[in-house]
Amino acid sequence: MAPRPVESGPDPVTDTASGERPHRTAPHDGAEFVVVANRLPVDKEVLPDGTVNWKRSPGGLVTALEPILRANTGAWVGWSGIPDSDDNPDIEGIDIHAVPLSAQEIAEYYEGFSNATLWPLYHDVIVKPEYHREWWNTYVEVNRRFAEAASKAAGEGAIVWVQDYQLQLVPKMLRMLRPDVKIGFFLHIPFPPVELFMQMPWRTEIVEGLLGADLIGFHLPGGAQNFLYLARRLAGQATSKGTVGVRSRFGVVQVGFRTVRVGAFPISIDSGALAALAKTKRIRDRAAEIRRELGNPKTIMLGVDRLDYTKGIDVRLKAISELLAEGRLDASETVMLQLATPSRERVESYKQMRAGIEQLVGNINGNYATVGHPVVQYLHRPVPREELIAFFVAADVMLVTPLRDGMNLVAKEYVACRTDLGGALVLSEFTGAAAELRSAYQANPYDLDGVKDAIEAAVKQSEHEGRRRMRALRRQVLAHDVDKWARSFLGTLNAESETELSANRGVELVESAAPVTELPELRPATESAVPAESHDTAENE
Ligand SMILES: Nc1ncnc2c1ncn2[C@@H]1O[C@H](COP(=O)(O)OP(=O)(O)O)[C@@H](O)[C@H]1O
Ligand SMILES: O=P(O)(O)OC[C@H]1O[C@H](O[C@H]2O[C@H](CO)[C@@H](O)[C@H](O)[C@H]2O)[C@H](O)[C@@H](O)[C@@H]1O
Repeated sequence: MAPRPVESGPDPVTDTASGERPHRTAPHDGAEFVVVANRLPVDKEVLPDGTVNWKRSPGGLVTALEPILRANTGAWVGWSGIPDSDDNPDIEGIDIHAVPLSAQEIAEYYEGFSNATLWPLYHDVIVKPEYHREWWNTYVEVNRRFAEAASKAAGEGAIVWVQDYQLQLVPKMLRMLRPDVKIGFFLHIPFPPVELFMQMPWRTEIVEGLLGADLIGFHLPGGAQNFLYLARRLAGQATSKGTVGVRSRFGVVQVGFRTVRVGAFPISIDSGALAALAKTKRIRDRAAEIRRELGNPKTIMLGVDRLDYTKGIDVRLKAISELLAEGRLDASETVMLQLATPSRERVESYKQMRAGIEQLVGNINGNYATVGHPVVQYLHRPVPREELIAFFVAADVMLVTPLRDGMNLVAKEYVACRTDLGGALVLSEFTGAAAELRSAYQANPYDLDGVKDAIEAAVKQSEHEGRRRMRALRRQVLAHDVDKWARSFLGTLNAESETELSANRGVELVESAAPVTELPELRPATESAVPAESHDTAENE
């Protein structure tokens, strides 16, 4: 594909649909707090008989944000998951504003630019990102639509919290439409190393789009550092030079007279509510019943994921297969249960990955199952929330093995549910959660022997060791819940002055050289000052 020429003429990102800059008139009516996310918290489903059903949307973003919005009362701007629908479902405590997308926009903005360009680029190019100018144009157009919907939903001086990689241009667009609102942006996936981000043909527009926010949040300090570097090199802005902490020591980008803060806010779950549910007799009875239904094996291993190539489902299946072959796991005593929510099923790389995983499941069962006793049980569908909690309570070993993951809430959910201090967590080093869940059995997912050792150690741990580890994990997950995440982000967004952010007093800015339009001079990879998102621990506050 030919390189994109340096822009001239109208700015494709900030010019409004009419091509004119908006004029402010009367104060705006609307919500004081607005969440803007690609998805609404519920997905619309039209059944064969024409009746409409709303079901929980997939993924951790909705898991995390739904309780926050219910507790705060506000508006949610998002897409319903199907083409051409502007229905606003009734959800108690949330004022829904659906943004309709056409079938072509879904193909180019959601499946294309969001999930076949940005998603693989930001996840270490596990599959090759595709760069298509038509997808980019549609991404710009749909981001404009979301910005306009957010502008309509927000009351005068509202707080607008824009979510994730699908909407990185919205902060700048919204600022042009509504200079009165306060804008936060949170990225739920990893922010990539500089060397990878530089592949993006529209890298400067994306950095500038994000700089429309007052606060930009990442899960980990490393992502924030990478972004600060790019703001300096690509957008030519002066930035702070100190290291970013966890919920502290925020970075600063000076954009004209505006100060944009940049920070690390590891997301979490409603741990207390989950723990309370997991303790109920209803859930414990169901967990015991699940164990019976699985044939009372000595060890139940569990995987719970969207069916995504980043999640390393193949990694854990290969590890199990080799452990069985080497006699380090006994097929007659072991059941592996893999729950996989269908995801992005029309994207080619997802189709290929699904076929590969189903083949691995078939191979393991072909080699090691006996009649009526499959070793791997695989459910390609979402399961109801309470049933999922019962699975967590029943599982002896939880396998979370992504090749890269922004956070991974499943790991935290498992820990929250183990009020009995039972169970063991095997966790990839390349999840955001690994920075906090230090007492898990951690492994490098690219090192199959390391993964096998971690699984074997988890299966064979003593009760004492298991309780020690689980106690430490639970301390972390219960102390840092989703409410703390939202409060730390929104508190920082609301802090009016540097003095309110005492950790930042005396921040020193590094002036940028002129913005780069060509590839900047990067340090050799071996001594790159800007690594992939670093695994700074959550304890360094
Ligand atoms: N098969 C499933 N059935 C029900 N819920 C699921 C299933 N798979 C994943 N989930 C839920 O979806 C969320 C996934 O969040 P997370 O682990 O952060 O990854 P992602 O957002 O990338 O899918 C969790 O709340 C998890 O419980
Ligand atoms: O909306 P989909 O395309 O069906 O995808 C579901 C969500 O997947 C991603 O979730 C991320 O957010 C989690 C919470 O912060 C985090 O734990 C996880 O590591 C991320 O992968 C995506 O970022 C969301 O936008 C999607 O809605």
